[in-house]
Amino acid sequence: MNLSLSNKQSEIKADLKITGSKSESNRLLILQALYPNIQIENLSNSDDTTVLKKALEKGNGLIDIHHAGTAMRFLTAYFATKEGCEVEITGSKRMKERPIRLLVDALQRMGADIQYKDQVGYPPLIIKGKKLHVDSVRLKANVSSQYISALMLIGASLPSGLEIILEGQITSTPYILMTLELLQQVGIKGNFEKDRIFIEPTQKLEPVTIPVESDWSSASYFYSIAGISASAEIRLSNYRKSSKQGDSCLAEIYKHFGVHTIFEENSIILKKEKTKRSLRINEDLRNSPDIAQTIAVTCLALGMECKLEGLHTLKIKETDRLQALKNEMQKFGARVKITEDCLHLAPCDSLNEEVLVETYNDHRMAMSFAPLALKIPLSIEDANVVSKSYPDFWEDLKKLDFQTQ
Ligand SMILES: O=C(O)C1=C[C@@H](OP(=O)(O)O)[C@@H](O)[C@H](O)C1
Ligand SMILES: C=C(OP(=O)(O)O)C(=O)O
Repeated sequence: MNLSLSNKQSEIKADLKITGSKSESNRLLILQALYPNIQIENLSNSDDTTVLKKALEKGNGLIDIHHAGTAMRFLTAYFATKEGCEVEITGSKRMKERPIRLLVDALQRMGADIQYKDQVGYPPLIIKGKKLHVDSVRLKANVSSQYISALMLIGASLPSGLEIILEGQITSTPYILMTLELLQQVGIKGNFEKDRIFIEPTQKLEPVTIPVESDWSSASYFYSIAGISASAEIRLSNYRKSSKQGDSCLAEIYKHFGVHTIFEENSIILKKEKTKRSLRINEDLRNSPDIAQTIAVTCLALGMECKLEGLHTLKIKETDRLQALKNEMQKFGARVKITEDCLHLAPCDSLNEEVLVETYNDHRMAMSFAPLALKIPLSIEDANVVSKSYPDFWEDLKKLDFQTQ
């Protein structure tokens, strides 16, 4: 489904409830499968959470997790330790191109029985669950933090817990800290200092209910809308000032675009008033890769120069996001340069009309370009991709007077 989008409003006012964080939800679902005493509130309604939940319920045979990276990585570790189960975990065409070798190598060194069905290093995987006894493992930390979180999530269920030694520069660190905080919140002890993580063995937990905070990556699109509009007041719930999600750095970053965040009870209010904003932005997003597309498109809309660094993981996400961003921003007339880990957008003072934005099966391509409709009507190809993380996205945009057809 292609969607035409426009919005001529100069003032945006709205009050929305955003679905639960998919990162928090997916971690809690794995923990709940290991420790049934955990109750979860405000679970994400994203496709990625739904497939993970269904996979855990199925527990055997062929499991298709479509595009869900965290589900692929977390379930690999989970099933490897699940004695007696036999699964084949597969996914979309793109999932079969997203590397998993570092995690599989680590699990195999811990004694896991995992085989590649087709290409070595990539899904599908055939896993025969068994008891793992090794209590210390090393792995490279600069490719994806999801491998590390996957090991942390199963760590406490192993007889002696798990020590994880990280090699090289650590990427997406806030996601590792999120895993640790959730473990601690459910009652598992662990620590993370420099390059060493340790998770204590825990056989049983006291009953506990964990409320999932709403998704900050999903909130990013409303930060972009506020930043692009002349005036905005957008209330989003349920959010907290002390968030576990690294993407809450949006509140700081969007000050450059004149957007101020007010934390009020369980909500954030994004306020844009006619203020001076920066002419250029320079950010290292090593710790928050999922908001790179949002920030780049906000800059495109505002004619701002933008240099984003620390983007080396973008090439192995739902698509090669660096190339996809370059291709689609160029259609609007932008001058964009990319390297292995960096994107540079030159200031652009007029935008081409009638652009069809391709989405490359990537939810964040669709959602990050949508706010540009405040400047110029555009179309989004295959708009349903948003359901990977935010199924209600287009319905919520209508509440902000976006015309969608
Ligand atoms: O652990 C998680 O929930 C995630 C970690 C990040 O991946 P990488 O660690 O691969 O950068 C992030 O991009 C992804 O959307 C979710
Ligand atoms: C990269 C993402 O997800 P995953 O790696 O879990 O597929 C994302 O949601 O932007």
